[in-house]
Amino acid sequence: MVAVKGDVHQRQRKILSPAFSAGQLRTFLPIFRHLASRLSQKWKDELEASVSHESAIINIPQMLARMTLDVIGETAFDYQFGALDDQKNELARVFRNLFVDSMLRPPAWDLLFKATWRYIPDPILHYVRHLPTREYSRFKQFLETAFRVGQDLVDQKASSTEKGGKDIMSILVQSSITDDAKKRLNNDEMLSQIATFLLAGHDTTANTLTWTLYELSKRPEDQKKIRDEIVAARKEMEARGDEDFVPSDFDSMLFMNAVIKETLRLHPIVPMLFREAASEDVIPLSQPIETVSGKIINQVPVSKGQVINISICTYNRLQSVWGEDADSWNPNRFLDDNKERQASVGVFANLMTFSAGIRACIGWRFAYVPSLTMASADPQTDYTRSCLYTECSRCKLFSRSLSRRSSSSILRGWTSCGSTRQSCHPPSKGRWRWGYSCLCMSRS
Ligand code: HEM
Repeated sequence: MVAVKGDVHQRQRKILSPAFSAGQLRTFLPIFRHLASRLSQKWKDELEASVSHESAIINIPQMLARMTLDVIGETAFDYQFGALDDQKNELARVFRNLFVDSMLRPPAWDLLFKATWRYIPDPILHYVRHLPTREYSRFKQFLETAFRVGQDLVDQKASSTEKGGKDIMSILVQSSITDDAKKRLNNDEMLSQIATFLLAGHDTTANTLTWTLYELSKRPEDQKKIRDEIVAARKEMEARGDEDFVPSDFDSMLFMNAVIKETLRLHPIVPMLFREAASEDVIPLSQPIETVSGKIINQVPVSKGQVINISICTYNRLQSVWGEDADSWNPNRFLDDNKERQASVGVFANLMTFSAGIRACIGWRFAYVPSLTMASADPQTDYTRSCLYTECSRCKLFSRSLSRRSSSSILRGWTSCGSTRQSCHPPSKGRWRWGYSCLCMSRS
């Protein structure tokens, strides 16, 4: 769905939309809560098992990615990947490091190729996965694994007796057997959706959660506010005689909602989008601007086929919209009543993070609700005081993107905070060396 255009996109989106409704999402709340509690318990166990019983080095981004993979497995495909428990899970393995080479400087031929690939016809572009670089072979491996696992999931669902569900897998299987061309997905389309949802549905959310914990790790006073809200909502829940939160409980946690919105604003996981103009058009401007030739214009002319770069992070940090502290993390901005400044954009919270319009993120509710349930799974334990990130001091790659062997061998002996180590780049002569600097502000 992410890659196709026009009528094909419209058909695919229409078929899958029912799986992302608010009503459908509510049925997944127990799964979100269960997996969040499992993760919380795992971290508690790691603390318990540590020498001091109160501090341990935990790879937070990796564990969150495993949890969100399990979430997408159970909710979308009614399948238990068991990634939280299984260190060798093959999907978790292909996802790990998927983008690590994409963040390094590509060779010159690849730069040229990427700059021109929109002019390459689709059938030829299809063979890009066979290009002999680590980046493309990682994607090839991911696609092969996702298609193989996806086919198993489809076969299992097709042979099950339960029919007519509104979850993603049921919808996919129904659409593969219908005779109605408008509601039909062929096998390749169906497996491609599975690969898309596996990727789009877990890594984005895991990274956003990691940023949330990172920001909170620097602010114990904000952690306390969240815990207080959760404890108050629990009291309400118990007074009602309920055993679990209902959606309105999450709505009542105003500060926690603001924290998640603020993280989505400051750290949008998709930082920019590209659009190609289908016809000649103009982009109207909210304020006139002066061009380099000194002309004042109110709109930008766009020619057919022109590619427009939409910078999500620029909009999300515009001072004219968010105020002078737009570059700082401040959840209170979502509690203050300064809405008059904000234009109404995007599908959620006036943010561009999930994009807008007919191609906006179909899974934004999927991303938002697990974040709420994750935070409320265990308000007592102070996980956010642990080290969350390590990054290479030169290329700013996070340890999550590095191979497990390298990261664990460094992490084992790594105790200090705020220190800068070597970079993961090779020195001009000599061997590659991996190095990290700790981004944790709260522990030292
Ligand atoms: C914090 C989490 C997430 C962020 C920031 C995010 C962001 C985005 C953005 C910006 C787009 C628009 C791409 C474009 O316009 O070309 C998009 C599209 C999409 N997202 Fe998400 N997403 C998130 C989570 C999810 C989840 C949980 C799912 C599925 C369960 C999902 C599935 C999709 C799909 C299928 C599309 C393509 C929609 C289309 O082209 O019609 N996303 N996402």
